[in-house]
Amino acid sequence: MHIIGRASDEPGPVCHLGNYRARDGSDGAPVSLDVNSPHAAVVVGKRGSGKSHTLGVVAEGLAQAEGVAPVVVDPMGVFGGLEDAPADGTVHESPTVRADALPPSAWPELLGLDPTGPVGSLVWRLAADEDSLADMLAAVEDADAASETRRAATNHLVLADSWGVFSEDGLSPESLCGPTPDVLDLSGMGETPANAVVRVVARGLYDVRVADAVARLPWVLVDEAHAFVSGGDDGPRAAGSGNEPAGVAEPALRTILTRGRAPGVGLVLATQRPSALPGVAVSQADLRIVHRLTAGPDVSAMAAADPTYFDESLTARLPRERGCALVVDDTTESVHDVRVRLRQTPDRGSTPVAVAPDDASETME
Ligand SMILES: Nc1ncnc2c1ncn2[C@@H]1O[C@H](COP(=O)(O)OP(=O)(O)OP(=O)(O)O)[C@@H](O)[C@H]1O
Repeated sequence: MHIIGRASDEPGPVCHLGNYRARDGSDGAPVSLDVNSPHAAVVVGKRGSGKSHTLGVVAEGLAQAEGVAPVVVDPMGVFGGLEDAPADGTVHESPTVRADALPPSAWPELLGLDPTGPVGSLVWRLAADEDSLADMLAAVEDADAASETRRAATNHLVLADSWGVFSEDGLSPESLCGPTPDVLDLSGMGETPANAVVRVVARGLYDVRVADAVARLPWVLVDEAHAFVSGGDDGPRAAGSGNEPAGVAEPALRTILTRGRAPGVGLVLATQRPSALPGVAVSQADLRIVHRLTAGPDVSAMAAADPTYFDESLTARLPRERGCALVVDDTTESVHDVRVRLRQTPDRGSTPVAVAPDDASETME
């Protein structure tokens, strides 16, 4: 079996991805992804092209691989099927995190406050001094600030409290480093609190590996990644790309993307809008799994990272069928046409249809 992402015949765990796809559309030899080393991967494609399915396949593969700890960020609540065998995962519905695990500097941004303004700097100071949101709220009263500033800070902290994501017994990174997938179901919360959870979890997993506190290599799989890592001013981006403000989660995901390899943290970002990701996300990814793409800026965002070993253009090789992908692998400097395998666990994100098609991988337009 060919292993994408692995330089030689090294042993080690793999994730069965699917089969090679011949030019005539027939299936070829089985193909897997290396999960022995941490990788940074992006999975992109237009709506309904199979990104979430592929993320689920990777999560199942990681669940069955030795020495890794998969954590799935699930903003749409579609990965609940990973609780079933053989993945045997755990779904955390509306997970919580500790308020003091979010860096004080992130609090003003989380609450939409100017960190240099009076309210933003008061919130920053409270976050630095206190251990919990309840303590921050209690401490506002005695803070050395004008009463309007204290009142505004209280209102913002009450808003944060209403999200219900901060709790003293929030998820610990160590508890997410077991062998089976942990699915963070964020579908019940807004984008801002979801970003807070992802920031804390992603940074926590990175930090426990840097501190050598866990043996397994965590892999963070993020669906709808443009909600968490977007914008950013890191050089030229594809023409027409949006310049969305980055989410609060962005610095933690960027840290894993650019520095996760050394401590051993893998990252898979799935999005239908690669042009909304910062350029660094595509350029730093050593694996790019490209499903059907049609929008000009999204194709350009991927083509901008076309490696020199790719002697055709990405645009010419883009797959047209659902569930098929072009996999660009920087480790072995190779490009592969793959049909992603069927899921082993229930796919709760599958598109409802009135009449089931005979062949799931029909051509998409
Ligand atoms: N490799 C595959 N084999 C069989 N069915 C697949 C495959 N990939 C995707 N599908 C099916 O195609 C449909 C769309 O897939 P999926 O939800 O993964 O797309 P998506 O790109 O994530 O869409 P969205 O952007 O809307 O989230 C689902 O019903 C899924 O089960």
